[in-house]
This record gives sequence, C-alpha cells and structure tokens, in this order.
Amino acid sequence: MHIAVTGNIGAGKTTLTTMLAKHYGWDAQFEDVDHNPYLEDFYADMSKWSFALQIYFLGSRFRQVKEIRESGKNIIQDRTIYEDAHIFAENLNDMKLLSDRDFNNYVSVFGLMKSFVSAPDLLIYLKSDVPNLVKKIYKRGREYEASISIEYLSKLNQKYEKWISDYTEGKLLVIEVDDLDFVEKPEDFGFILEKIEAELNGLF
Ligand SMILES: Nc1ncnc2c1ncn2[C@@H]1O[C@H](COP(=O)(O)OP(=O)(O)O)[C@@H](O)[C@H]1O
Ligand SMILES: Nc1ncnc2c1ncn2[C@H]1C[C@H](O)[C@@H](COP(=O)(O)O)O1
Repeated sequence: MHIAVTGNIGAGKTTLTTMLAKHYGWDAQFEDVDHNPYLEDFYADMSKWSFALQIYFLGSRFRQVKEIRESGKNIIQDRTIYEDAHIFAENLNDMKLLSDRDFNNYVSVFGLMKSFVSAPDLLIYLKSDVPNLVKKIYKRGREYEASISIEYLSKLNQKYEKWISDYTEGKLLVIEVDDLDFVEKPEDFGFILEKIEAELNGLF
C-alpha cells in the first residue's frame, strides 16, 4: 500500500508522516531537504537556482517512485512528484522566476516520467491557511526559510486548492489541520487515524 501526505510548506507533512509510519509500522519516505545541494541557494536567489532545484527534486522524487514500485512494502511518502510539477514549478513560472524555456524543458521531462508514476492508494491533503503556515515554518526554524514571503505561500496555497479540487487519480482525504494539534493532543491524532481507517476500509 502507498499513502502520500501532501500540502504546503509547513502544513505538518513530515510530522504526520513520521507519526503514521511509527503507528502502523510502515516505511517512510521523506523529502531530500537536509542534504539538498540547491535549497539554501534557491531561497537566497530564486530566479538563479529555480531550474536546478526543480531538476534536483524531480530526480529525487522519481527515485522514490521507483522504490515504491519495486519494494512491495507499505510506504508512506512525504510529498509527491505531482506537487513538484503542478504546484512548485508552475508557480515559479507564473512568478517569472522560472523562464518559459526552462519550464517547457522541465514539463517535457516530467511528461516522460509521469507514465511510470502510479497514484497513491490514498492521498492525504493537509489544508492550512497562510498565517498558520507562517507560524509553523517559524517554529521549525530553518534559517534559509526565513525569506519565504506571504505572497509565495499564498500562491502555493491557491495552486494546492486548484490541484486538489481537480484530483481524481485515487482516494483523497482532506484534513483541515489549523484547529488540530496532532503533535500534543492524542485525541487529534486519533481523529486523523479514524479518518484514514475509514478511507482505507478493506485495504488494511
Ligand atoms: N498540527 C500541528 N500542531 C502543532 N504543531 C505542528 C502541527 N503540524 C506541524 N507542526 C509543527 O510545525 C512545524 C512544521 O511541520 P513539518 O511537519 O515540518 O511541516 P511540513 O513537512 O509540511 O513542511 C514543526 O515544528 C511541527 O512540529
Ligand atoms: N519542487 C520544489 N520546488 C521548490 N521548493 C520545494 C520543492 N519541493 C520542496 N520544496 C521546499 C519547500 C521547503 O522549503 C522544503 C521542504 O518542504 P516542506 O514542505 O517543508 O516539507 O523544500
């Protein structure tokens, strides 16, 4: 079984992925953030590094897709390859931080990869508003993310809303996380588990 957790920067994907992997004994796949050779430079100069970062994330995410196909294990994944293309790359192009030439090149490589990608059995979208995302990004305290603007997060949130409303590839669970503290409150984590189990009824 393949479950993926999706959502904007700071929504709580890594935290929930870690908790679910521990709770169910699933393998977890995380984003390549700490050893990412471009991320810090990207936030310092988005226009200069956007293409290199997108290619890096695309390659890293495709490696995960391959592993999921080959492993036969129950895997929970922190963010999907769809988000790189439909949320981040598209938004950078909209904001003129990724040129049309580089974006078209990216889209053509993504198109080739897409035929190898299977949708997760369940996609869990963590929906959060921008002020709450800002609070959580601040709480996490990655220095290079201090430059993330409200405008950037708002545009990403709009892309997420559109993408989720059009998503038909598989089962989808939308969780509004702003009033939940699944880190500190076991009952909030329990509420999420109940929702997941209702969706996966029969697959467990
Ligand atoms: N529902 C929540 N309630 C309280 N704190 C949260 C919640 N979700 C995430 N956090 C905190 O917010 C920060 C960002 O969460 P993280 O899981 O890294 O987000 P993401 O992976 O989506 O970027 C972390 O410090 C985490 O502990
Ligand atoms: N495809 C991407 N383009 C730009 N930035 C990206 C992409 N994928 C992830 N990121 C950034 C956003 C955050 O700063 C880190 C980690 O993501 P998070 O949502 O906090 O787990 O990488």
